[in-house]
Amino acid sequence: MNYNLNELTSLQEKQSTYKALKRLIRLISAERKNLWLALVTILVNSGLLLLAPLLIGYTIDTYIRTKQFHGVLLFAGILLVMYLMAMFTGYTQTKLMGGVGQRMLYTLRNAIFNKLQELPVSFFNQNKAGDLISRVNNDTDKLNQFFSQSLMQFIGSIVTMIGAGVFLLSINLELGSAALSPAVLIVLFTMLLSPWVKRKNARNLKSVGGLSAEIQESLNNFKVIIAFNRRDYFRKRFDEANKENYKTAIGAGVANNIFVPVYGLLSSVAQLIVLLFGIYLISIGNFSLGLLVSYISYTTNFYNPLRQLAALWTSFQVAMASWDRISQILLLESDLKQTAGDQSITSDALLEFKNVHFSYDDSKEILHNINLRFDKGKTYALIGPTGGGKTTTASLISRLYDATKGTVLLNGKDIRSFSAEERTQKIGFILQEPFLFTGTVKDNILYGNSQYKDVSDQELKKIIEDANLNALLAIFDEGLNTQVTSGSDSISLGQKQLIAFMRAVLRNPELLILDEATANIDTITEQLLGNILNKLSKETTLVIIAHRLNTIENADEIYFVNEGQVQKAGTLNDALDMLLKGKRAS
Ligand SMILES: Nc1ncnc2c1ncn2[C@@H]1O[C@H](COP(=O)(O)OP(=O)(O)OP(=O)(O)O)[C@@H](O)[C@H]1O
Repeated sequence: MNYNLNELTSLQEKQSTYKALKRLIRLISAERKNLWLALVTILVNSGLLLLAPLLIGYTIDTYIRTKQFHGVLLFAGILLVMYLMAMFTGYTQTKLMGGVGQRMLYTLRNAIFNKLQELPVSFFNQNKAGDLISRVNNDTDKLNQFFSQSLMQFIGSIVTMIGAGVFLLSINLELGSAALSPAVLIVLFTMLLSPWVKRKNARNLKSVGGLSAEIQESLNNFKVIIAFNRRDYFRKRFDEANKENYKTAIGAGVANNIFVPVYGLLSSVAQLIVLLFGIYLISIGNFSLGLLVSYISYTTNFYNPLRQLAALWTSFQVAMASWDRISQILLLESDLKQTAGDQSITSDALLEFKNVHFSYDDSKEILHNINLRFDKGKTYALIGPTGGGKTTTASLISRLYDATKGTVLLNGKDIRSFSAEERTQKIGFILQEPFLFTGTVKDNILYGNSQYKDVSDQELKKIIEDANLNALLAIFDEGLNTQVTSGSDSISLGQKQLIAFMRAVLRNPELLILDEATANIDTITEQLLGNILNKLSKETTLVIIAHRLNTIENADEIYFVNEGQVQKAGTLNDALDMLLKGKRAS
């Protein structure tokens, strides 16, 4: 399945804003109460601002022209109260929407992170971590900015604009139509340019993702960069990503800023039309001075929000481009869900491959029509040249991937019919490069082990003793409390493998896969691991992947994995022969 988000971007680019908006509204439905409250405050705010020009016009025509100054003072007071109320409603709206934005940011980040946890390994193979981080951090924040700062302003501006438009048309239809005519041009201009602006912003967000992927890659690999003195190479790559980001940011900036001056120009043209036409109407006795003042104010009330809308429209376009990038993750479905699987096939083995084919990306088949079986309590070895397909076979055993064709059976049933909890309880996997979390050795060996979730240090020591893991724990200076830092070199690779080993053994799985699990461990400790494995429950099946043949001396059966084939190798000597015969992966 194609999980490459950047390829999906181009496929989904044409998805309509309407559909995206519908999904976004569904997301914020939990905030309905606050949104309604904010809407009411913004409507009151707009209403107050709309009423003001009418009162000013009325004051001029009724009190100023007749020199009744007490009336002028009274209306000035009323206007002051109205402006204060407008300030209060404006503030309340900002506060409410700030909260909505932050809560949405929180919910969205959680939703994306949870979705990332559900997605299969192939998703992470096809996407760079830096780009994903940028989607979780940067894109969600763009959406938050729109919600907390722009949405209600957006609605307020539209309401003020519509209100001003209604006043303009209802007071004098001819003058009103003349005042609104430049707005038609603005609407046309916006409709024509919006898709282009959204595209420019999407490109910019993509390049921000690319930049953070680049930074992440070089920070992760700084040791190799220094060891090979390839700083210049990474500097060049970073420079290219940075340049791309700069270019797309300039492009997005140009696109985003094109609306404001055009709107400004057309708004000034509208004022001029009102002034000239209004004076003409006054000169022929069809209009009053007070009304003209109100009119000019309403024209400002119509075009100012329109100008604001131009800026807000940009923020909306950026938010929609971000939302597209976020939705791409949220809409993805794992292709490794629990399903009924193929119920027509059964098996009496602990684990069996029946006519299994597998390829990572449809281009090259890595495993070709594989049939193999692992029985309860036996030890199996997978050997073969580098790149032969051993880890891939193990990945299919633990369902990190599904077979492209054929069936993998666990406990006699299609492996796809097990829940992830059941499956991981039954199958333990020690990876070539074990991953540890920041915390103590105890945190790491109990990771994902619901059986010993609330166990005390004392109880855990006893459990470790019973599992014969004491000697391994003794290798760590501070035992269970030794600090481990994820991704750092505070402990050696061999020590990491020991922790992963203890983690896997304590889960007491029915099938334990060791993928080069002793490659970085000294011979004495390796013997210790061998003894621990021998003392594992007689029910436990072991699958050992190893390059060092001495580690598989005690295997009941040896499989030779190469060039898409898995063959029984017979004895250790036969296996050695197969390796020496130069059966290398092409
Ligand atoms: N995530 C992946 N995407 C695409 N191809 C992959 C992926 N992982 C492995 N391969 C390819 O699959 C083939 C088998 O790789 P695999 O890791 O299974 O070999 P291996 O026998 O375990 O090698 P080693 O002894 O080096 O660990 C190789 O050609 C490799 O390039």
